[in-house]
Amino acid sequence: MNTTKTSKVPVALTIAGSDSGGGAGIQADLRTFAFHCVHGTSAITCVTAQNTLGVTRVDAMAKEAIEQQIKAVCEDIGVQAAKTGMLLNQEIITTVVKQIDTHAIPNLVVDPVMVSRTGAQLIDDEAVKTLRDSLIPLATVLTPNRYEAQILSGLEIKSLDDMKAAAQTIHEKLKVKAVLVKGGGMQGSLRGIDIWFDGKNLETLFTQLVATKNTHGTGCTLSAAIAANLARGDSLFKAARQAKEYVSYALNNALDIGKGQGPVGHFFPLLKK
Ligand SMILES: Nc1ncnc2c1ncn2[C@@H]1O[C@H](COP(=O)(O)OP(=O)(O)OP(=O)(O)O)[C@@H](O)[C@H]1O
Ligand SMILES: Cc1ncc(COP(=O)(O)O)c(N)n1
Repeated sequence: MNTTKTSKVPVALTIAGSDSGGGAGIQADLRTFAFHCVHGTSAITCVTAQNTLGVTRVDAMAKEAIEQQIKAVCEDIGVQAAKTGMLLNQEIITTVVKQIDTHAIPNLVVDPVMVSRTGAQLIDDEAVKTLRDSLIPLATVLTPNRYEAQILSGLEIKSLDDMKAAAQTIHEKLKVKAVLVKGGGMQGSLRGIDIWFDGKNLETLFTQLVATKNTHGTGCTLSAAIAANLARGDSLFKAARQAKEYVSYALNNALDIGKGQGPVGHFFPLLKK
């Protein structure tokens, strides 16, 4: 019998929503995994009708469907890292927490999709509480944007020092291993700066500000890249630092499609202009 030897490729799982426009959600996550040579698997939590102008409809998946997707991947394939994205409500969050625990999913990156970069709350207060109290404590790395960091820390964030204080407060209060407070929602040049804290190292991750309107999927891409790097065996800070560089390249190669905010460009290494 001709048995071809399968390569031991790292595997990552995204537990997130589907973005019909392809710019964010599992679509962005799976592309990001692929360009990190990580086999991507997915558990869809909700389906959004979405494009570069916004979201026109969201349908939550049944909790049994989410459970079975995660079970199917973990029982047969196994994963070395995972990320969570849009978890619409308390029932979905509770379901995901149970599955993460049941399957002892390692290297969990939680992208708390609670508030958009412009400050619009995306999930209800009950879901925010469940996310904070049940899911976030399981995170290896938490990647809140400015507004999410304000809610989770209870601090106002206007400056770099505020970002540092919020990162340390979140780490202390929510017991996550590491937190990366993202600066995309800040003003001016702060938009390209993120603050990392892991209980020991307080680091400023800086990349040049990219002058583009096409930033859809930036947060998803960052958290997916961190998960991919962790699946490949990188240390926590190295995984975050490299993911930041990847997002910066992706922003510099963003796609000018649609009438609104286009997606970041994941495939730049292969397509020469
Ligand atoms: N114009 C920009 N130039 C450089 N880096 C940017 C820019 N905008 C965002 N970033 C970076 O992209 C990452 C995502 O940050 P952001 O605060 O936008 O998260 P988010 O709100 O979750 O994402 P999204 O904006 O996709 O909803 C961070 O590393 C941030 O520093
Ligand atoms: C299905 C889905 N998940 C997540 C986001 C947030 O995307 P971003 O990376 O732009 O914060 C989105 N717009 N749609």
